Amino acid sequence: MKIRVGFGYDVHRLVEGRELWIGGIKIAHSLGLLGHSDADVLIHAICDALLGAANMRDIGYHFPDTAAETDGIDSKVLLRKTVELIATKGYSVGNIDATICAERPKMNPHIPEMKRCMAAIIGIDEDDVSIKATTTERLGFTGREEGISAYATVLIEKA
Ligand SMILES: Nc1ccn([C@@H]2O[C@H](COP(=O)(O)O)[C@@H](O)[C@H]2O)c(=O)n1
Ligand SMILES: C[C@@]1(CO)OP(=O)(O)OP(=O)(O)OC[C@H]1O
Repeated sequence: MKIRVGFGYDVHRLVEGRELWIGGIKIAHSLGLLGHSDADVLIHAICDALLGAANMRDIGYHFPDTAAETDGIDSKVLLRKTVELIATKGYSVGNIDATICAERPKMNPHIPEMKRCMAAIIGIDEDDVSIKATTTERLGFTGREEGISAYATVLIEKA
């Protein structure tokens, strides 16, 4: 069995007039994340971690933010395609551990649904998807609620 680790990081700006999508689910909030896609910052960090683990560049390389096909795209589609991409090199996902950095809103009530959603798309057990959240104690751009960031680490494996 060959195993590899990967790390991903993403940031999106918080603005008025956009929906807030994180971990594949829509969260009620006064602000939403700005992006070419639905700007699901957690999914983007997970995609980058998966691609990094397989040494297959990054999300923007495969899904450019200039492409008409990805304009407004549901990031769950990008995650599914990313899992297919790493499968072309024989890899499947072992486990994921991720952290969302957001001053508001509270992520904890939504984490069980995010975990279900991520596990279903990737095709792994919910127990193999860990999602956590932290504020940055009002410090920095996340603390000022200018944006939300996410970090993800993954393990991928092949026989
Ligand atoms: N957007 C967030 C941020 C944090 N949480 C939860 O609150 C706990 C305390 O946060 P601190 O930043 O003060 O450490 C944190 O451990 C999370 O459980 C959250 O749900 N949503
Ligand atoms: C997801 C993509 C593609 O729609 O666009 P964004 O939603 O802007 O996200 P980002 O994390 O900046 O980069 C990856 C992209 O190319």
